[in-house]
Amino acid sequence: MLTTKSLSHHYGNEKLSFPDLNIRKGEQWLLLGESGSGKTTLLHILTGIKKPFSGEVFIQETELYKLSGQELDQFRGQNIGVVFQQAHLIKSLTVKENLFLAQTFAGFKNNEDRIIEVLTELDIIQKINSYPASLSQGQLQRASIARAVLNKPFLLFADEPTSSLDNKNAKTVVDLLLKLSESSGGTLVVSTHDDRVKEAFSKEYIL
Ligand SMILES: Nc1ncnc2c1ncn2[C@@H]1O[C@H](COP(=O)(O)OP(=O)(O)OP(=O)(O)O)[C@@H](O)[C@H]1O
Repeated sequence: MLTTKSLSHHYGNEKLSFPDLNIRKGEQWLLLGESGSGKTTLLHILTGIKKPFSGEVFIQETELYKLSGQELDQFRGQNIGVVFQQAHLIKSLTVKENLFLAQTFAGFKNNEDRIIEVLTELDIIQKINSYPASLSQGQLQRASIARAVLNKPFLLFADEPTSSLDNKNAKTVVDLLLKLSESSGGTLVVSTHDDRVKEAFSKEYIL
């Protein structure tokens, strides 16, 4: 359901080539590689954020970079969830307003019940009307996960989701990502060099 063909990207003279990927529905993968090997670049290519220099990305029957800009934005909003290394919430909006925005960007109507459901599941419902600056690091990470899973994407990506977390929060976040992707029958791809994460996954893609 997620396949790539001959992907490459380059920054100036530095060329990155990526082995082909073939990820099936419901699988949970780790994306491993040393610092600078291209994990973030690949994740950005797979999530529609960065057009590769060459090669193709297919998600089910859709060839991602054949979509127009607007189609791609909507496809991403509806089908792909991304948890970034640092939570990219808009500072001037509350948690709830940030989540409304994620629904709007995806072309969905605002659905407060769904927001309450997700924040309750992630145990940050008490922060629904708070601004990002008043959340702890762990709570911010969970708010960022809430935004990523809000629209029930069938593909969930996380880029170094545990790098700024202590052991307890790192385990909570990994367990949550696995549980959320399992419960929706979706597919999970996590980029990391964090040893605490590795044992929870059986499939690895090494750059
Ligand atoms: N915007 C950019 N401009 C120039 N070079 C870049 C840019 N982004 C990444 N690179 C280079 O591309 C290579 C891959 O970077 P990338 O961030 O994808 O690696 P990574 O495996 O995610 O690294 P890390 O684990 O340290 O986050 C690195 O050598 C990096 O310096």
